Amino acid sequence: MATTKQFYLFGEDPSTCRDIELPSDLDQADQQAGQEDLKHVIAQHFGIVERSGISFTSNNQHLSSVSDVLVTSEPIAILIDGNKVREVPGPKGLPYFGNYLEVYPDHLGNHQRMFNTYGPLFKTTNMGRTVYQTNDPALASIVFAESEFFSKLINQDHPLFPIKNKQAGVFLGDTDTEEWRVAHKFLPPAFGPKAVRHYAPTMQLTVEDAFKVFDELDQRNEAWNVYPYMLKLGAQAVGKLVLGIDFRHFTSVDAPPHELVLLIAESLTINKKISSRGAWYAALPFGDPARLRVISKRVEEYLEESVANAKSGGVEDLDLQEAAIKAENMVDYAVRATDSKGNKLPKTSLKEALLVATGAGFTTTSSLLSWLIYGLVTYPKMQDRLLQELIDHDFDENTQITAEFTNELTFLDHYIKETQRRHNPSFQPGRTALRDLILPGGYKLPEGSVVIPALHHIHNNPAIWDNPALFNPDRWDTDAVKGRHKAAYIPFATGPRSCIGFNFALQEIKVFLPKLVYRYKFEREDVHQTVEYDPMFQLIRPNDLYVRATRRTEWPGKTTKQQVTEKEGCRYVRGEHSFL
Ligand code: HEM
Repeated sequence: MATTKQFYLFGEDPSTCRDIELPSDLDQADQQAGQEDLKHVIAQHFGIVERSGISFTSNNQHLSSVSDVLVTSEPIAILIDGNKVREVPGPKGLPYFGNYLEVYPDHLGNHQRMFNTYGPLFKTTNMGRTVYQTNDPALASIVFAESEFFSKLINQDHPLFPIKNKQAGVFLGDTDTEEWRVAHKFLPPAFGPKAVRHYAPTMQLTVEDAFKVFDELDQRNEAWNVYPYMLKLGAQAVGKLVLGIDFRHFTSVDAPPHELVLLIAESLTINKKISSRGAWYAALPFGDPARLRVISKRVEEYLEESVANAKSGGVEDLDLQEAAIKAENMVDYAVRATDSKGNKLPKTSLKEALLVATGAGFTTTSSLLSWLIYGLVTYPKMQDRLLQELIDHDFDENTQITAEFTNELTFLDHYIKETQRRHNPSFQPGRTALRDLILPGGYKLPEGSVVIPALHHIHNNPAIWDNPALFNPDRWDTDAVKGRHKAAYIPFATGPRSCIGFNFALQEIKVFLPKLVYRYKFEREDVHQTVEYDPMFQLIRPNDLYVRATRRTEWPGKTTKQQVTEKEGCRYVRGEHSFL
């Protein structure tokens, strides 16, 4: 016969206890299985995400077995990880503004101070918009998992709310939609490692085409602002390979970014502003919200044009995998790719999804390229080590870069990883609680709460990373880093809604950076000037980083056997080698 017991969350008043019917065969099963079943029932009732953290107490007595629970007639308190449940902490804030003035403008620095004060999960409200931030990889994994507890559901509190677009399916749409399922079936094959490999020659031509502009700036002895040029470079590649459009960004030193690029960048700036100010601002019939609507319309027109004019590698329909490796670009892919039932990506989704992939593609890669150049001119020896690795792999200006070649470049890989750890462009992917729930640590979250795994703060969490402020690519060779939590480094997020373009991004960078480093020596124009990130942009990008890129006329020789031996010796002495 089923028994009913009263349970409540430890930390709440016992009067909140609920009658819960327990399965009749609980104590007949073996202890372990009975415990599991009991915790399962309780977790379901109270929305407890990790049932392994549940334990029970009544009248100050720990109830260690199912039989203890069954014989208790008093209300039973549920502990989470041995503790009380609790509200998520956070700064109190001012009326109306909430925590806005404590968060902005330096949201990275201020959020770090809040992690120091409140621990791994805290809550802020900015002008009526409440979000929760975490720097804990274990919580981030839960939040990103797309489960009964969390999903990408872009509600009013979500950072992407002002540019939410259901039709896009990916990035700007909720997970639980037909649009996401369709886009997510068709797009990923075009971004898989094999598919992306066949774009390497176009990526190489793109950066080589930009040389004439950087050469001219060198001849003029001029320093240049890195982000605007990297925006043009990143967008040039994505324009060609995603939309099949040549943005003509390197026809001259002053060639302006294509209007589509400017519109997308502007929409991200406006979005950050609107989302940091809350729902009242988004509802204004004039100003930024009105401008956002004008931008969307104009962008739509461009997209229609690009689909109509897409360069095609052929006319026949192809299955998804074949289309991915034969297509000239992603518009061509999306028009021809056909699933096993003969379905294609619907026209409405096609335009929006490709537009979003374009925006997601160039805004991120241009910021990352800028930070990679920042690293060259800021962190000692990086440029020399990258160049030396190229020389040691027989790289020269005629090398055709392939994925096989870049796979051999270990230092390049570690340099990129360390740059994404310290300066990742994306920082605030949000997921929404689908029900009232309790997280590990006993944190209570109401349904609809938007939790942001704060990528920058996870990547710089001193509990995970040894000396996180130190830029050290060699840490990627250590056992400590190899054995870290799987969500301790997630520059592209993780889970079903993570980045589908990461192969594309990494390959592009592994083509661009060697080409640039081999041809130019980069130097900071003013070593004393502080470079700041732009706090009012949807991504982390550097403002006012000016560099001189001087064409190289000499290169170092290959590392000799003796130098290799000496280097290995030093690594033994420093204790970096895995034998020690
Ligand atoms: C450094 C480069 C990049 C970084 C750091 C990055 C990062 C991310 C992150 C963190 C997400 C999750 C967003 C969220 O949860 O709200 C994401 C999603 C996405 N990214 Fe990237 N990304 C990069 C490059 C690219 C490129 C090159 C493309 C395409 C050309 C791309 C296309 C996408 C798309 C379509 C999604 C949405 C996937 C979905 O909604 O299911 N990304 N990216």
